[in-house]
Amino acid sequence: MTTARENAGQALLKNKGLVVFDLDGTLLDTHVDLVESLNYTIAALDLEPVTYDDLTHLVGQGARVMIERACKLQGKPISQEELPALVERFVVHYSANMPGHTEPYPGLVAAMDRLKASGYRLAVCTNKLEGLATGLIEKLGLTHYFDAITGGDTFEHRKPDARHLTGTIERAGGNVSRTVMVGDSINDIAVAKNAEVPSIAVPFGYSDVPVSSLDPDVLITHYDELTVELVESLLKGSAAKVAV
Ligand SMILES: O=C(O)COP(=O)(O)O
Ligand SMILES: [Mg+2]
Repeated sequence: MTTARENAGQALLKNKGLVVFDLDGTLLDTHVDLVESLNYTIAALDLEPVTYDDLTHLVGQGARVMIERACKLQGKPISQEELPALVERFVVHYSANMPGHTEPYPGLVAAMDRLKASGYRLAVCTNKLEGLATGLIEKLGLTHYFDAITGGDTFEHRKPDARHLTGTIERAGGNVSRTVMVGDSINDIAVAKNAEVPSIAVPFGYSDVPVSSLDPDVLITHYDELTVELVESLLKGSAAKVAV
């Protein structure tokens, strides 16, 4: 028989806090598949392929904006009426190829294992379409790690609007005052600031500016640095501010 006190202790251990991850460029290295599907999409308009370097300027606001920006970049801005068919072309191609070359960044799975083992919940807050995010995470066998996965089309508002992050926290059964956000680009650091949540930046994703210039609370260069101690120190407000 467990006592009420032990039960309360168990419950606390299972919900010590929440770590929310961005997806593209943070959890998963998706660049090969994003570039392939984007180039397949714009080839329908006879546009030249974009490069990986271009991608850092194109991603961040979901497929619709990515396609719009790519067309503009390749010299053929498109109208709002033309967009839905192109988004559909992208989604069909990307879905059919999942998981493609996409894989978790080095050390991520071990970091998620240690956070979960010490009672943290995990969630995903991405501007990718929710269906693509859940499908991709499922194909990689990672769904069981997350208490919530929300996309750019889940709510009426998306990153950097605080409501995307606070909605994700609510779905994951977390608490804004016990949440840390991990991301690779301006939307992630901005959404964390807007929701008043500490942020951790990673430099290996798709930012068109150095992530340190976005003023995250902490910058890590490898998931080996994402320790329980780091998350706890951020939640206590005692992590050393990153030197910019
Ligand atoms: O797909 C995008 O444009 C952005 O996705 P992210 O929010 O996971 O970085
Ligand atoms: Mg990202």
